[in-house]
Amino acid sequence: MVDTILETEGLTKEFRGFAAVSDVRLQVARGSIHGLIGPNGAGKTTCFNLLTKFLPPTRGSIRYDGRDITGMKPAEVARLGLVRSFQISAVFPNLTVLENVRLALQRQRGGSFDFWRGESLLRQYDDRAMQLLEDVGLTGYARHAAGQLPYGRKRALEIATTLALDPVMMLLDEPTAGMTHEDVDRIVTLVKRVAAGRTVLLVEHNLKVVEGLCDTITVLTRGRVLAQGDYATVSRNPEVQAAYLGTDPSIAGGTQHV
Ligand SMILES: Nc1ncnc2c1ncn2[C@@H]1O[C@H](COP(=O)(O)OP(=O)(O)OP(=O)(O)O)[C@@H](O)[C@H]1O
Repeated sequence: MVDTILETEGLTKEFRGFAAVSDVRLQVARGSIHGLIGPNGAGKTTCFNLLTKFLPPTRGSIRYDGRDITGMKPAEVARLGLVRSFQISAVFPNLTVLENVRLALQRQRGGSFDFWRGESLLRQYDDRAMQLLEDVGLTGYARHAAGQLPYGRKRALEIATTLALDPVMMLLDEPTAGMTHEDVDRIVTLVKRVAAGRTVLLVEHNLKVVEGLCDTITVLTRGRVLAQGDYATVSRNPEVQAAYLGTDPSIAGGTQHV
């Protein structure tokens, strides 16, 4: 039997009567990498914001690890281990890469800016922060100002600050958006690595990215679930092909083959 860590029932979000997400039933297996994909305007971001509690649903429920979290606040679900990736805007550009991760670790322990804390405690944070930087391949950038990092490396830093919160389940919003091919490959490898022992749900626009990464893919179009399954199953589905090819002619040209 599949061990489901996150499950939604009838999840719906309406904006002035327009259903951006409609009656979505999502089941994410513990320990899996699950992709939520779909063409522009499919409802991916809205769904992501519902799952991370940044938006209240109009209807439906969300269960995480056996609890109904529908009415909970983002900080409450984060404490339960369901953590969304911080966007680059949450990175402090003038602090070093190491200081950014250390700050995330300090916050995780409940202290805000514990500058008055002992040296040894700070060193403890540094050791853990360096470990996290190694995990995301940023060791060589530890002393660089975060604002100076190339875009792809900033996304890796974003993942490091998310890992600092010790997530049981990570929610990543388009981790490869706007990246060069090289960066995309690096982030795909990184997500695979940090997914060990965790569950990951990621929103992604590009089917190619989820091909090698996701165990299960849910395809949304117009707010509804169109198909679900592994890449081979989903990519053969004629409705999925039509949805992708139908919305954006440029996709047929090459970058996002089904
Ligand atoms: N706050 C809002 N108010 C009104 N309509 C909204 C709001 N947020 C999203 N929508 C609408 O809901 C639909 C789904 O949007 P959403 O951003 O969730 O799609 P998406 O799949 O993430 O798209 P993209 O790949 O382009 O980011 C769109 O038609 C969008 O215009």
